[in-house]
Formats: sequence, C-alpha cells, structure tokens
Amino acid sequence: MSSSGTGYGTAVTAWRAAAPDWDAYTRHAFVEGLRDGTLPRAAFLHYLAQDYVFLKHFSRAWALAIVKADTLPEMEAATATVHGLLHYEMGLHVKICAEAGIDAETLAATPEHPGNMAYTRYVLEAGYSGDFLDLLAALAPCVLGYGEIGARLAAEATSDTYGDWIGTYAGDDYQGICRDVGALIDGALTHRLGPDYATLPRFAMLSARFAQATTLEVGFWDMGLSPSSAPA
Ligand SMILES: Cc1ncc(CO)c(N)n1
Repeated sequence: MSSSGTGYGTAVTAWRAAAPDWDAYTRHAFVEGLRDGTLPRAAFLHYLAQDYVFLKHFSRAWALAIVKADTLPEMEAATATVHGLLHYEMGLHVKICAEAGIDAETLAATPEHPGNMAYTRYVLEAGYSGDFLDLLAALAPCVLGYGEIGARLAAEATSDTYGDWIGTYAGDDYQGICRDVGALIDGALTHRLGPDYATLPRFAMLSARFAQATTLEVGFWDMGLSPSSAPA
C-alpha cells in the first residue's frame, strides 16, 4: 500500500498527513516484525493479552459514541463497530492465545499496563468531556491505522508466521469497518460544522486529538516489544 493511505475518507486523510507520529505508528519495529516474522512469539503474546484489555475499553468508548451520536445512521454506525470489536476482533485474540496455551480466563485476568491504561482512558476522556467529534478523532487512529497496517502487510509480508493477525486487519470485514468509520467521520463533521469544516479552527483541534492518539499507539507498540515492562 502506498504512503498516501488506503482511502478512508477526507478528514482522516488530512489528520493522518498532519500527525507527526503516523509513520512511527504504522511502520513501527513491532509492525515490521509482524511483516517479516521476526517478532518474538513472547512479545506477540504479551501484546495480544494487553490488546485484549485494550479492546474491552475501546469497545466501551465506541459504546459511548452511541450515546454521543446525534442521528440514527450515526448510532447504527457506532453500534456496528461495537459489534465488530466484540464479536470479531476479540475472537481472534481468544483463538490465537488459546492456540498458544493461554486460556480465556488467564486472558481476562491480564494486569493492565500503564501505557495501555493511558491510551484507553485518553480516548474515553475525549468522549466524556468532549462531543461526538472529539471522541471520533481520538478513536480514529486505532481503527484506521490498523486497517492501513493490515492492508500494507498483506501486500508486503515475507512470512506466514503472523498471517492470522495480518489477515484479520487486511480482510474485507475489517476494511469495510474502516471505510464505514471514515464515512461516519466525514458525515459527522459536515452535519455539525458544515461542508467547509476543514477550514475551521475546530478541525485543527480535532487534528491535534488524532495526533495525540497516534502517539499513544506508538507507546502501545513500544510496550509490546518489551514484555519485561509488564506489571507483575
Ligand atoms: C492498540 C490497538 N489499536 C488499534 C487496534 C485496532 O482495533 C487494536 N486492536 N489495538
């Protein structure tokens, strides 16, 4: 996939281009280790367990988006994402971990790493104290960054080792969610701010939120690469 992104909408394309850490996130050493299969299994499993905890809070944040939405189509889009997270993406974690000998009970008891906590609480707080747009800007790098990573790795992977993981994010279901979320964001901006939303100061503030969440994604990969940084 080209460095211009994967076409998830107008706003996200602008926010992505303005986020200083976008490449650090989507081309992190952890990601490159998934691509060529050199990522140590222990780091992957440590990451997956933390990501299981992450996805629980992330699902809660998308549920909050239902509360903060205005129109029925916005509520439907947010609901579809909650459903995809709980019934599709988390299932992958449970399956891969089960194959590696980590049962669902152990996964559910994973102690939450501070970097993980910082990220999800940042997103949730954007929703608690802000409006639907603040929340979407904080949620967007997670959803769409993984879509971009998955699409690129499906094209560039040189190893099958992490093929299941790559296939989840490169697959039609996940790519469809990414396109829907991109359209949701463009529609929500137009609905609230008008068609010239990209010229407004508010758009720059939302762009900063997107950039902050992107930086927290870099921290998440960093955490994945150093299993020893996990709390007891
Ligand atoms: C940390 C993180 N960001 C984004 C995604 C994609 O949902 C994920 N599973 N984990």
